[in-house]
Amino acid sequence: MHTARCVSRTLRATKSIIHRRWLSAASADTVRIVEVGPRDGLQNEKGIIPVETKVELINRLSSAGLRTIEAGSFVSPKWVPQMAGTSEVLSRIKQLPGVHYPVLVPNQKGLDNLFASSASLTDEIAIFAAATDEFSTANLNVTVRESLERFAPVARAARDKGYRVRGYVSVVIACPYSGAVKPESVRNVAKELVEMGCYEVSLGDTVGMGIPHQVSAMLEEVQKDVPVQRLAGHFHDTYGTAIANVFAALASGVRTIDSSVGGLGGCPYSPGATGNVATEDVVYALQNSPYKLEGDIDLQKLVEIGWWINKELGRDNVSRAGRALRAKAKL
Ligand SMILES: CC(C)(COP(=O)([O-])OP(=O)([O-])OC[C@H]1O[C@@H](n2cnc3c(N)ncnc32)[C@H](O)[C@@H]1OP(=O)([O-])[O-])[C@@H](O)C(=O)NCCC(=O)NCCSC(=O)C[C@@](C)(O)CC(=O)[O-]
Repeated sequence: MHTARCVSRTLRATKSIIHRRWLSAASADTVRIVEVGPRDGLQNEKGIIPVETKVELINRLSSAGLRTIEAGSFVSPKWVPQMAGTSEVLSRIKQLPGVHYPVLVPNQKGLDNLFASSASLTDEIAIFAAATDEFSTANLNVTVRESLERFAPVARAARDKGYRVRGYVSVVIACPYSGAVKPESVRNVAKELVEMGCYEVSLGDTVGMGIPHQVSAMLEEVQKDVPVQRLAGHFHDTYGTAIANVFAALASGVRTIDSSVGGLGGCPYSPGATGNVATEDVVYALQNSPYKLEGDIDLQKLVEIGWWINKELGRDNVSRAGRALRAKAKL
């Protein structure tokens, strides 16, 4: 009797350990997607995109199950005209519970504008630095050091009001103005962003020139100062290596990937750069893999959104999965 109780207790304890291990393994392999299409994807478009289109894009993306959707930027409209009207976008989207709608903020003025207009309509801002002075000057009109000095009080003020703050480092592999980028430079900027209170730092291959082994080497260096759980991968697809780079980042332990529906995008300050890795391609590649996608993402809906928004913008849909799945559906 006593032995049976002991065996049963041991079995229960073993099951519980296995369950806990399984849970922690499951969450360790859960991949979060940050949809950047409505911001990174649209900021480079030449024509003016109506607010209604931006609102519909964001609403469709949230209804497809995405939980973090960048909604726009509070930057100078003279620098990036497409992001004017972000305040109106925030006030008109259907805010779903549990979905974050971060916005980019480059300076105190941007934060003041956010607070003055739609402060309660988002709980997250993103500040964005670069690994080279050349890119930083083109993008923000200040050096890297000056940009970090400018971001520190912005991050503090946002956090004091309860906002989550995310950081970006651009040109983590190559800079369109100064060429190859040293991983140490990326590491230093990422470290400072974390010290400012960024809960996560997204590392951007802005030019889309990176190849997997460079991504792995860069991540190895950055991890000397920043735990991998606080890093995200942001890959443009200029040379067709973005999805390979996503998997290199996953193999290094990164579990947050930025992507853009329909492969929208480019960068106004990175001549020739194409869009981000397409969200459909990332979701397709991760479904039925050992990784688990956060939330309940509907790939078919994403494919339809990719086709819809590219048609609205008069662009070709560059998502490979989007094209293939649509062709298959038409058979
Ligand atoms: C930072 C500035 C403003 C400096 O630009 P500046 O010209 O040095 O600014 P300033 O402080 O001298 O002000 C000039 C004018 O802009 C106004 N101004 C000043 N700030 C703001 C503001 N926040 N919102 C609205 N207006 C603003 C300010 O009031 C003034 O107006 P004026 O007196 O001439 O009428 C400018 O460089 C800028 O807006 N840059 C943003 C560029 C940008 O959005 N780039 C794309 C996002 S980054 C990216 O895409 C990369 C990423 C994140 O995706 C990752 C990756 O792929 O690498």
